[in-house]
Amino acid sequence: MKKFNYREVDQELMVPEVMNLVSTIHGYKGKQELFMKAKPDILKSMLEVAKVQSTGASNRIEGIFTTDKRLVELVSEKAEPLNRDEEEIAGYREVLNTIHENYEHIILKPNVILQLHRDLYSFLPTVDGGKYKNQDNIIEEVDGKGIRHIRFKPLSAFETPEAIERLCTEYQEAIREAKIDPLILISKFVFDFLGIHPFNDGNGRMSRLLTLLLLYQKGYFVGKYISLEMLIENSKESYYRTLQQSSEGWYENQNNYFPFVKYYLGIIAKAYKEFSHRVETVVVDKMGKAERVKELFDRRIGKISKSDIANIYPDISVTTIEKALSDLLKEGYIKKVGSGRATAYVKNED
Ligand SMILES: Nc1ncnc2c1ncn2[C@@H]1O[C@H](COP(=O)(O)OP(=O)(O)OP(=O)(O)O)[C@@H](O)[C@H]1O
Repeated sequence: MKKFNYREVDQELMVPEVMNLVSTIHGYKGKQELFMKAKPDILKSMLEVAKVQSTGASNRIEGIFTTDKRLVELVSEKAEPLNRDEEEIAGYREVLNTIHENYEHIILKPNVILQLHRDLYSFLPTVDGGKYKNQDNIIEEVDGKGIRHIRFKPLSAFETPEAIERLCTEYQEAIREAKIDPLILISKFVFDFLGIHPFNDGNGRMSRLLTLLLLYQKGYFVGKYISLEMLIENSKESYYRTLQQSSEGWYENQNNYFPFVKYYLGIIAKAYKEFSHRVETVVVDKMGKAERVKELFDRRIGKISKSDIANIYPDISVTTIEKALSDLLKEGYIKKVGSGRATAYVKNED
């Protein structure tokens, strides 16, 4: 029987490549508060753009298309869907909005997953959303010549309801135990969800929507402002390759989560990097001069001299920089290194 073991450490994941990504993302999460203090109008526009990009990308990955103009209109609810693809797109928008607005109140359990799937198909009268698959399915790839190849054979329809139940319980218990980092648990959950492939249709999109839900629930909000789905679309080859690598031996509980977990964490880290890049200048503009000097020590590794600061911030006078440095020294936030012309300062990590 397929097992979901989320409460024991997977040795293949306890490696520097994964640990470094986890700690990079933790670092960004610590700064997230600062990012989110950026001008509300800028964050609002990033959120609107990310919603359009996420909806467009997640559907395009599955071969569902519309024009850029129609996509914007559908996401902003200024147009009604006109065909099947647009109905699928409108459904994605609905679930994405539900997750953005209600993530705190949504409990990960089978009924909730079914409800979200029902909403994904709320614009398609002919599709029975909100029901598990009624026949076994396969994940296929169509090559350049139109020939179909099997990527993966998911769990049978018969085993699906019970497997989803166990997967949700195991994830929740592991989160409660707090022994294993949620970022790892989330990546594993998404992977196993895809292995089960619980629906006749909509599995890929549901996996990406659940990714956002679980990340928001653990305080990782980057997906609201930078589209994770678009980063996945832009690295589709690695996405499919790592899914393939991690799925070998999945039935026999012998699969190696490492390729997919590393890929997924890489996407989250990349999104945070982009987020920090985009809001950094905005945040810095809003801060007082002394705060900007202090923030430099959070952002830069190594020593910083008075003239470095003056070069970075030509609008701050030398007297103000000296005053800020002396206050930071008094607080113990920074330390002085060197003397005379070589005097510089480093963040006090003690
Ligand atoms: N080897 C694999 N192992 C597990 N999952 C995979 C593998 N290869 C691809 N996938 C996942 O399966 C999804 C596509 O599955 P499928 O073609 O069955 O689409 P679907 O269920 O119709 O979902 P949607 O309607 O959202 O496309 C991909 O988006 C990817 O997330």
